[in-house]
Amino acid sequence: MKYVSTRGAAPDLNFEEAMLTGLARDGGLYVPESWPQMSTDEIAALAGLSYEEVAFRVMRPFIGDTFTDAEFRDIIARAYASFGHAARVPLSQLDPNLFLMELHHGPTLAFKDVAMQLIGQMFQVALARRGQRVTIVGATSGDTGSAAIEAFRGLDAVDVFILFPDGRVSDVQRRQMTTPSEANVHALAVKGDFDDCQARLKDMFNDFAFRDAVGLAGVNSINWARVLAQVVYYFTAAVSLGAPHRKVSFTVPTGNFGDIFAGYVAKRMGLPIDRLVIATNRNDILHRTLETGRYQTEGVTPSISPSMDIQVSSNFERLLFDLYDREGAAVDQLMSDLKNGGSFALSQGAVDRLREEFDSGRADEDETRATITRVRQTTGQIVCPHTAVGIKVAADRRGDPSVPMVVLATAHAAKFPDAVEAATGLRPALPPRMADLFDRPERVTQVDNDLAALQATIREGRRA
Ligand SMILES: Cc1ncc(COP(=O)(O)O)c(C=O)c1O
Ligand SMILES: N[C@@H](CCOP(=O)(O)O)C(=O)O
Repeated sequence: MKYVSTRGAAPDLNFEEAMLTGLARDGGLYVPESWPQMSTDEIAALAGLSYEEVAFRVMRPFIGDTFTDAEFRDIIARAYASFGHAARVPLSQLDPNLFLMELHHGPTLAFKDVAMQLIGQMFQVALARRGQRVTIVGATSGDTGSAAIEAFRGLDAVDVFILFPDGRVSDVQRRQMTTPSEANVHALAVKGDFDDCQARLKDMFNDFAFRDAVGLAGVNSINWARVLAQVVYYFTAAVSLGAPHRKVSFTVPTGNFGDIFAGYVAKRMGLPIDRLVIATNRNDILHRTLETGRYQTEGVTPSISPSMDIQVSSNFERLLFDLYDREGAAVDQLMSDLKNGGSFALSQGAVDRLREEFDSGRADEDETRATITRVRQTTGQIVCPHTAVGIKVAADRRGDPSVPMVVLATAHAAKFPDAVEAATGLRPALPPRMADLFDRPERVTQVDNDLAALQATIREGRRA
């Protein structure tokens, strides 16, 4: 399997190279040169298998000869051993045909663990084989950062620097990033929003001298391996609800477009997905794009679902590549319009295809709070604000009521206790292993939203 850049001007890579490279050198994102197919029989055969075995079968065609089968099975087993549920990603039921996919049973209580725990294991094997060290720099609106730190803390071959928007993540998220004491972990509080953090990260990748000098690697969803790991749970959920003999729909709380793009990949591989619904909070650029055909940034507004406070949705570029028949030059032009003018217009053909593949909706702050309250009253479940955005939009965009709708429950309510308490009167508790999170000392470096200042902090903080 070869990987190609969405902007068409970077060298093709194999899986291992794409994973360790992160952003392509032409500024694009790596995608497989074609979508591997799973037949109806192969999908039917996934029923009853462990999460780990489904993960192996779904991801195997993408990794080429990077790992032997035995190595890859071992990597998968180690990755999910830390999950607090035997099913790893179980489903629960909200009403007869509405389900939650519980993605928060990993070590940091958000869906990011599903991919990050796997990537941590894959990096360790690949770096040891190459005798290589890397500097991982990540941008986070709260969850990617804590998951990355958890996956890479204490490793000799890796230094980790996480850029988060100062004052715009929950206290639990911040403390998950600032309390690990390992010398290879650095939490950087940036004066700006998530889009600023992600833009500076991309600037670092585009500064080849810096990139090569520090051995820069990325574990945001710009890294294809992140998206790949997230494809798996669309298969486990759909098969447990009757696929491939029955269609299933998904509603996905969306920010950087990585998680829902993974659903799109599952559909391209042959999984019978009926509707893929984009659910946004008040930062609703993706919903507006579906409505108007114009991708128009407006600045990020803080919300009670802070992990989705994003306007520049990185992985939308991967979708554009398909919508424009894999013409890298066309994607390059749109991305240059976005960088220079803050917006781009989709062609009519691209809008039509976008609307064929996706549906969308938004939930404002009151609707999100009201959904948390209602779900608690009607089902007894306590959901996080991001999940509540998904549930609200799923109710608006239900479609055929006989098709099961799965909402991705992307984080545990205890990561956002203030918002949940305001809506339910109940303060969700952290699991016992994190009970002392608020007693642990914090270690954080404040940095301006400035490329040179960030690069200097990273150069100084790296171990040689
Ligand atoms: C809890 C939570 N829900 C939803 C999202 C949105 O996911 P994505 O960025 O893959 O669209 C994120 C982060 O982005 C998140 O942390
Ligand atoms: N919501 C994310 C934002 C970064 O997204 P990623 O999937 O590209 O890593 C976060 O919690 O940091």
